Amino acid sequence: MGKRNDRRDRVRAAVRRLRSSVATALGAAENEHARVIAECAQQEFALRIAQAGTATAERDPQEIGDPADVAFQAAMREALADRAEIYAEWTTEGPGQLAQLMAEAAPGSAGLPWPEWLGQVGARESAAPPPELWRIGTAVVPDSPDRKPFPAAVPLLDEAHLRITTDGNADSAEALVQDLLLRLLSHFQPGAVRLHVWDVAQLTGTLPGLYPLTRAGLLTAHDPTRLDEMLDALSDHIRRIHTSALLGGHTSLRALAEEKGHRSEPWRIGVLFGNGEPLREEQQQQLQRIARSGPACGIHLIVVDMSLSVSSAIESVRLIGEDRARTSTTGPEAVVTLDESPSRNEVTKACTTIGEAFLARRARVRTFEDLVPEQYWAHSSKTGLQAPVGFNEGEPVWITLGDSSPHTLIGGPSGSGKTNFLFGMLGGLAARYSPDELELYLLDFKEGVSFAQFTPGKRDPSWLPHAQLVGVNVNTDREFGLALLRFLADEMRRRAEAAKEHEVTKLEELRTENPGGRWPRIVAVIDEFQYLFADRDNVTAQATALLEDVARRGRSQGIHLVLASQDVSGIEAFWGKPAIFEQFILRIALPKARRVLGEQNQAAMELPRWHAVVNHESGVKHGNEIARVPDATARNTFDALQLELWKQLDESAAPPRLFDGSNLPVLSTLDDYRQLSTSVSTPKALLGQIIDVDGTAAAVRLTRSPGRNIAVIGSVRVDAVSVLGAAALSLARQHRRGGIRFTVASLLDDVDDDARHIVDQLREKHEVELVGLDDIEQTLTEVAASIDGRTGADIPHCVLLYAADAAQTTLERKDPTTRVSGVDHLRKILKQGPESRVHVIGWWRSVQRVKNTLGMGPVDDIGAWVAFDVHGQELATFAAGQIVSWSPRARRGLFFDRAVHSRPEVILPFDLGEPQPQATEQTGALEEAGD
Ligand SMILES: Nc1ncnc2c1ncn2[C@@H]1O[C@H](COP(=O)(O)OP(=O)(O)OP(=O)(O)O)[C@@H](O)[C@H]1O
Repeated sequence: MGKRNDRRDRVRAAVRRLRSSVATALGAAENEHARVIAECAQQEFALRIAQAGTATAERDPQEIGDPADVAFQAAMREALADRAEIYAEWTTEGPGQLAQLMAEAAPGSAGLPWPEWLGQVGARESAAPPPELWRIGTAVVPDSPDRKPFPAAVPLLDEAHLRITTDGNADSAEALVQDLLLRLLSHFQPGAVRLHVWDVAQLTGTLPGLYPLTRAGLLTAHDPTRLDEMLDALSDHIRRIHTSALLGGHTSLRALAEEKGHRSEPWRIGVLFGNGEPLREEQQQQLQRIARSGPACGIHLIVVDMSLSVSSAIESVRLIGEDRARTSTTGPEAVVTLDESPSRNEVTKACTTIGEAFLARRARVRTFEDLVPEQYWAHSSKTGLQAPVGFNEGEPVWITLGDSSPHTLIGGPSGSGKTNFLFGMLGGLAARYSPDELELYLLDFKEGVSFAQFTPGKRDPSWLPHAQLVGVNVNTDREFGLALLRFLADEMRRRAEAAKEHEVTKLEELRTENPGGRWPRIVAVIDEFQYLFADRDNVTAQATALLEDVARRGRSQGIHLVLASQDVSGIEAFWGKPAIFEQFILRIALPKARRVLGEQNQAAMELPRWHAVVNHESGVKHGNEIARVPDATARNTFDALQLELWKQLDESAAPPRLFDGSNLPVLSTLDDYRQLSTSVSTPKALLGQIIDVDGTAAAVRLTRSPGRNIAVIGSVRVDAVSVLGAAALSLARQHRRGGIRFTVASLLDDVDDDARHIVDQLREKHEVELVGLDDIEQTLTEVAASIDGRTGADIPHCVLLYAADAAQTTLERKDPTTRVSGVDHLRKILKQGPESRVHVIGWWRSVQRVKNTLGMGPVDDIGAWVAFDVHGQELATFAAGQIVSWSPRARRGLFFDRAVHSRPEVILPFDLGEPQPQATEQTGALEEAGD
């Protein structure tokens, strides 16, 4: 029994255990089931929360589930935690960072609340880069855990257009536009921002607070029926800016302003209020075109309820009611609450102030000082040169010299202010570009010395640092103009070659390739340049050819011509050669200037005094810009600027070379004379100065070969003795003490002083024999005799004959025993002397008299000559038979050296100083070189 009971108990226990296990298993399954169900519910809620958005679920939990439901509560907790984690970085840093960025990107009226600036007139120059952002309101991201507000702004000037769409409530849009425009208008100096407003629905009444700007011309309200007018006006501005300010190759006004430090055009904002209806096809297309090319020209659009879609940047603001908006800058998540607007009264007052300030600014008298920037020499001439030359309604009018407008033609009758205009223009350029960026070559064919001011004078030691060469009183020395053109042509070639070496073609590219090189732009100014083409002669022909070359090819090598004239109509070189004229794209017409502008363009005829038409389009009417030109020649204008600029130079800077046609070059100060030294094997006789850009001396090398004698031909004593003196002094300077012998024959009473003056100086270092008419025959006999016995080791012997022909009769007498005359001796010296280092430098008073001396044979024994008052045709024999076209003129000689010249050239005799007072100084110069 006991056993059975025991077994039963064990069975029961086992069953109990089984039951308990089953119950446990069942309980666990139930629990698991409940857990899964709860989790499912939570996930269901999470899904719904995600679908509705955490913020909505937080706001309206009952829309998603039972707020008391633990699963919902859990799902909500998780969603909030996730959101907090996602936003963590933004929440801690985002709004602060944005506020900081805004302060930088939207300074002053661009970002500050209006009470801080409204009513004040902006002071910023338009040359400074505009603010990147313009504030419109305060944004929040409603879905963020901690809805910290941050400033909302839009880009505009030089950045983007703006498209606003309304919810049907036009008032908010108008307020938004008005507030934005006020920010723009108040930021810059009045005039820097101009408004064009069109409203499809209203004739007046749009933006009423801004209306005071209309009187000042800062706002133009366009009739609802005349949208075309506004679109045309904006298109015209774009076209004009492309053909004027952007001529220099810049892609935008902004790029130009960054490089040049000035902005010649205001920003123009076209504001268009539409009604959601599409525009006419052609209007829409024109609007799109403006939107496309406007920003480069400072033209931006703000369109309200109108479609606008172009590739250029457009920001959008979508108004969503209650002064709230979503914007493309802040993104769809943020809601912007627009800033509160100032009262109408405050807006009107502020706009009145701006308008009046603009009118006052326009009316103020602009002076030369306004042409000059605050900071000197801050600009680069790489892409071109720009400077203001006058003012239009108080705003500067600029000229551009660059690849697209390389050369300038300035016209105006006498007294109309051409010279003054040039001074203003040069002042503006010289102050902007350093001498390493700009070099000036200045030539004045007018009588008078206005350009002499650019060189150091007795009263004013300053000079214009950019000036390399200044030519004044050159109206009879047309060759000087030729020399300048020749120099420019050579420089042009030099630059072209350098460019080629760097495998480029233009100066601008060369400067990029060779940044260390010095490649300034060159501006060559020729006032009254018509003198250059005054006669139908060789000079005119050469000048025309050179001018054509420089005008055509100078543009790419940074060489710019500025030609001014009283009357260009008579200049055949221009009218007969359109290829030249067409290169002068920039035309400046002063009052009553004829033919400088296009035939149909009569603007110059109506110009008031001291005004100019500036035209960058070859004189075509629509290129006219009228400028009032300030006085640049009165005291304390250009002269004061020159002094300031001059002070910037260091001590090593050299003044420009002055060519003054009314003065003769002084031998003792001439570089070519000063640099003569005793180290040369073949000395050269300096005879005068060539008319060239460097002021080179006309020199004849006295080699040991036949014909190396020099004749001075002509009756003018001062000129002849100058040549003889200069030749002797320069030879003396190239020999050691006693290294050359001189025989000086003074054969006319009139030249005694001159000869003695030279002899005194020569005797400082050398052996000199001075003879007169009585001794000449004997002297020549001895010199002729000496030739036979001379060897190569003998020192050179120079025979100076002052008025050789005056001794002709004396010399013609034959020696009764030998039947040889003095003339025979002289001929022998001329023929055989040079090989033995005996050279004759003589003055004959006419061509015939030289021939008398030389006899019937050829004239080869005179290898070089200088003729003064002798007509060209008489000189043919001495110039290898070629026709010499030369009309004698005072103080100018014609120089020909058979050994080097193909045709004669004009020279100026030297100023050797007065015979008595200057003697010591001259001597000093000679001593210094020889010993
Ligand atoms: N913008 C100006 N404002 C005031 N005075 C001026 C202005 N332009 C020129 N003048 C004055 O008018 C006079 C003539 O000017 P300027 O010498 O420049 O004329 P021009 O056309 O070069 O004449 P010309 O060929 O006869 O020399 C000068 O006395 C000059 O000071």
